Amino acid sequence: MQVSLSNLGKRYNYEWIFRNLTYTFESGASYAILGHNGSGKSTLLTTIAGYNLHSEGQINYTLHAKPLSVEEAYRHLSLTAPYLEVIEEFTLLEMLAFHVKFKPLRHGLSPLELVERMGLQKAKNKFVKDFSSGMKQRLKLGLAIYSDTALLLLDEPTTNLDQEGVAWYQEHVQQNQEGRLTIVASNILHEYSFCSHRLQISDYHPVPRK
Ligand SMILES: Nc1ncnc2c1ncn2[C@@H]1O[C@H](COP(=O)(O)OP(=O)(O)OP(=O)(O)O)[C@@H](O)[C@H]1O
Repeated sequence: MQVSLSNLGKRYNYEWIFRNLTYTFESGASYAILGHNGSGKSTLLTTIAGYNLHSEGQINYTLHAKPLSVEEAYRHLSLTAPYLEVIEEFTLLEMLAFHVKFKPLRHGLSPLELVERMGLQKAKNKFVKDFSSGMKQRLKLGLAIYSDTALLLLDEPTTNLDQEGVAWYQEHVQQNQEGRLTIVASNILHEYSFCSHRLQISDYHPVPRK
């Protein structure tokens, strides 16, 4: 998928978070949105996802050379972020069975095969509410990375992961970049080191009036 932003701006109440953002995310490439805490990375990522309305400008989505509306684009994207929740009342296998009804998995993977890829075999019948924070993060990442989507959006992907979890993330996100657009919002190098393009959100901060 290609995502083109033209003169995009977002404000909350009277505060502009970014303005005049013109940028094209090309299909098949990986991008990092960089910036300090509170600079607007999550706001931009959720705006691209269509979860957050922009205040000015335009976002255009294109898939296989055909324009998509934001409602159509939504079906072709997967997003993971610290503020998104998984369904705690399900066991892991129930959660995956529910998820694949809406978003099938890449390479025709079955839920059980995804459990293996996530390294969560021992927890397949455990309730998600009883997962550790790192296990929940691995589940959220596994669902996003392995959904068969053309646009993968990752916000602070290694939150709650230990060193082994970070290595797992790096391996799996890189193995699953082919044929899709990946955008990572982060300020931690190990989360975005594989990204060949970098966008500094502060370049689009409005200049304060003197
Ligand atoms: N719903 C909201 N209403 C008002 N202001 C908001 C809202 N969401 C975010 N903001 C403000 O927008 C700015 C950018 O926040 P955002 O979460 O996008 O930054 P970030 O770069 O992702 O930060 P972090 O690295 O800390 O996650 C902050 O000043 C924040 O307070």
